[in-house]
Amino acid sequence: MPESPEASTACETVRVPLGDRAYDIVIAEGLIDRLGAELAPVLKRQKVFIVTDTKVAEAHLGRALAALDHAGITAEVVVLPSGEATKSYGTFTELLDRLLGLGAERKDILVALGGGVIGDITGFAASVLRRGMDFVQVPTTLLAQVDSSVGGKTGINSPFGKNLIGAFHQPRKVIADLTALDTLSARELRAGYAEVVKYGLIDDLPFFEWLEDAGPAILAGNRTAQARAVAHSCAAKARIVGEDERETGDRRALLNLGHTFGHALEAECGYDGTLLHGEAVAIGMGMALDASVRLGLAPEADKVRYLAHLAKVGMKARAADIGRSFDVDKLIGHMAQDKKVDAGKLTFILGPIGGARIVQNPDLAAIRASLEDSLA
Ligand SMILES: NC(=O)c1ccc[n+]([C@@H]2O[C@H](COP(=O)([O-])OP(=O)(O)OC[C@H]3O[C@@H](n4cnc5c(N)ncnc54)[C@H](O)[C@@H]3O)[C@@H](O)[C@H]2O)c1
Ligand SMILES: O=C(O)C(=O)C[C@@H](O)[C@H](O)[C@H](O)COP(=O)(O)O
Ligand SMILES: [Zn+2]
Repeated sequence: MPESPEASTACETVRVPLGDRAYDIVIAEGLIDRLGAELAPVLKRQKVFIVTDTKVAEAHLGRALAALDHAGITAEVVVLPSGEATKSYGTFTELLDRLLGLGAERKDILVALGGGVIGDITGFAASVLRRGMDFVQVPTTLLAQVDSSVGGKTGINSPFGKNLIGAFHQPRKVIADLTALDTLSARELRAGYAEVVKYGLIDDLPFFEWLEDAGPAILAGNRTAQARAVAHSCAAKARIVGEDERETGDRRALLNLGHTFGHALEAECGYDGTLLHGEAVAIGMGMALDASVRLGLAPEADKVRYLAHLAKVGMKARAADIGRSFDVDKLIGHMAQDKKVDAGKLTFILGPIGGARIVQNPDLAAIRASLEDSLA
């Protein structure tokens, strides 16, 4: 088991292999305090446009600005409201106008300083502003460091569903400062942890076994364990994105494990903060394992094992525990908007722990039963 939370970590670099759009993910403590030096290799001019949210601005904007000033880089800043509701049409158009009003030119660069919400909306803005600008991800949540900052999926939500308006637009660099995790709430840290577990469930049983042991340490702030979890997750995501950047093959959809269910729960909650994305994914992965058992694609023991791990790290495993009711037909209605739908047929990521695969058009009775079971 890793040492004390104070232990410092070396800098890790993971490369996302995308030909002439390849980029580095750098992972270390204190990178926000060296932001100018980290950004320098990808800047075309000594100016950046930082997009952040209210909570991140309070905790980390000061040190980011000090580091840029130290490096002689000027910064314009747009601060958006914190929370999932920010990934909306209204905030998106406001962001575009604010950036245009501040004079952002095509050769300027946007810096997304925040969690997945800021990363997704800023990346989408970068993809359309002046027909495409560069952007850099500076992820400040566990979820953003292990998942959303990597791979170039950007976008906003619609009342019809999650991330339904967006673009693939890769960042020029990802700068993950592990010290940012220290100011995250315990709830947000746990939500991000769900996406870490996802990599184990997809195709990495040894990683899941390690998490069964190290999960509590990661959530308790043990830096060595956090560093290993972030670097391992980024390496897994970089590999899959490198193989299937735009989810046109049979690889990237695996990263959607638990999301068909989870996104339906989030959409039904109206992005009001009742259910965080990672919390929805944790419950959705339980539903996927339950459906896999019903369809003969996974042993019951795997579902029991996953639920035991969620209990060990204090995460809710069932939709019934959220504190609000759901209508199964409405959830299935949301699933019909999922981006994996093909000719009207639903697609799910199913299978045993470490053996996920894409299953098109499974028996809907099993899916419905998994939803009903989780809601009972
Ligand atoms: N693009 C992708 O590949 C991808 C992958 C996974 C998730 N996502 C998206 O990411 C979003 C969820 O991201 P998230 O969980 O990071 O949510 P988030 O961006 O809303 O951040 C969570 C909360 O923590 C606060 N916060 C962020 N960093 C902080 C810090 N260091 N200290 C204190 N508070 C901090 C934020 O203000 C917010 O209130 C969802 O919209 C999801 O759809 C995208
Ligand atoms: O990067 C991917 O690919 C993922 O599926 C990662 C997911 O964790 C993430 O939530 C993603 O935004 C979901 O993608 P979507 O295409 O279903 O919106
Ligand atoms: Zn996700």
